[in-house]
Amino acid sequence: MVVVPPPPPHPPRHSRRVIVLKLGGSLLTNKSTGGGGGGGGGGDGGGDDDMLLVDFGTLTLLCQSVKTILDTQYHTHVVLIHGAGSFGHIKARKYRLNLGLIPADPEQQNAQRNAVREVRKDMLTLNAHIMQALANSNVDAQSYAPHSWAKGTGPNFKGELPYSKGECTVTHGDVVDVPDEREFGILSGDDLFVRYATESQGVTAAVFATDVDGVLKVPPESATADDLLETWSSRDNEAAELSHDEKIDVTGGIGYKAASGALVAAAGVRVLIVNGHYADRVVAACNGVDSVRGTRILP
Ligand SMILES: Nc1ncnc2c1ncn2[C@@H]1O[C@H](COP(=O)(O)OP(=O)(O)OP(=O)(O)O)[C@@H](O)[C@H]1O
Ligand SMILES: C=C(C)CCOP(=O)(O)O
Repeated sequence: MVVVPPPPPHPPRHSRRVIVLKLGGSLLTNKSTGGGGGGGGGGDGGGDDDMLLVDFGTLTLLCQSVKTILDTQYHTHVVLIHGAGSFGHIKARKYRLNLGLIPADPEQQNAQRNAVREVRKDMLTLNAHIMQALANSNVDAQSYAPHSWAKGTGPNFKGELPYSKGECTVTHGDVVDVPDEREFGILSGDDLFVRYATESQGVTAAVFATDVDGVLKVPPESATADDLLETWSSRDNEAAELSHDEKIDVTGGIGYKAASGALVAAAGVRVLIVNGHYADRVVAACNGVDSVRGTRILP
């Protein structure tokens, strides 16, 4: 008779390891699609259909990576945060949702309130694609849209961080209520990243997956392979030119990501920015491999 050894006992819940992974909106969607809607009141550019395009190939590979990360080590929980990409930034920019309610202009306020509803709906659509791709990779995930549990913007937003009882908690950048005259604002996934990475028990890695190799000394258009910074610290912030496409993004770009990472690093957590088009780098960064190509963020 073959004796099958019993599975190792589950470690107590508090000893699980937690990995916080943010998937950049530029990886999952084409942020510049239909971007003519940017610039605060310019033309519509591409239509809504152009704006809501998901890169399913990349999404599938990234969700498979999440499964690999979960399978690599026993009793791991992944907090997966995703950005908005073209599903959020373009309309939010057009209606200036990042600034909150425009004072003394009922017509624009009306348009803004409609846009708040639309962007929340678009984010739920993007999130549904991500949940489907996770399910296809057999990841047991549950999603929590911030507009239903968070208030306020920036890393000090209010609201208790929700966690799934399963192996993966999912949340994302969103339009949230703001409890003052602004009425609403944009809560970036980078702010959620800071809070989950600093407040969760047992965080072993916090990783930003984006569409560049890491923090570059110069903007990506003019960068060569040698321009990747292996480390970036808020103390030497002149080491890189961190440009930000304000015509598209309503949140902070690579500079905000690096600064958010530095807050997490200050809490003693290992933080990396890696290129999410290379699934092996995402897995290695999440599993604490030192030699992975990317930028380690220091306090
Ligand atoms: N010095 C730099 N180093 C790296 N990236 C830079 C630099 N300057 C500008 N960038 C741009 O920053 C972008 C990454 O920031 P961005 O906020 O767009 O990322 P994202 O992954 O889409 O995140 P989010 O989901 O928060 O929108 C890159 O696509 C790159 O073009
Ligand atoms: C634009 C919206 C709705 C959210 C922005 O989230 P981010 O892409 O994570 O910064």
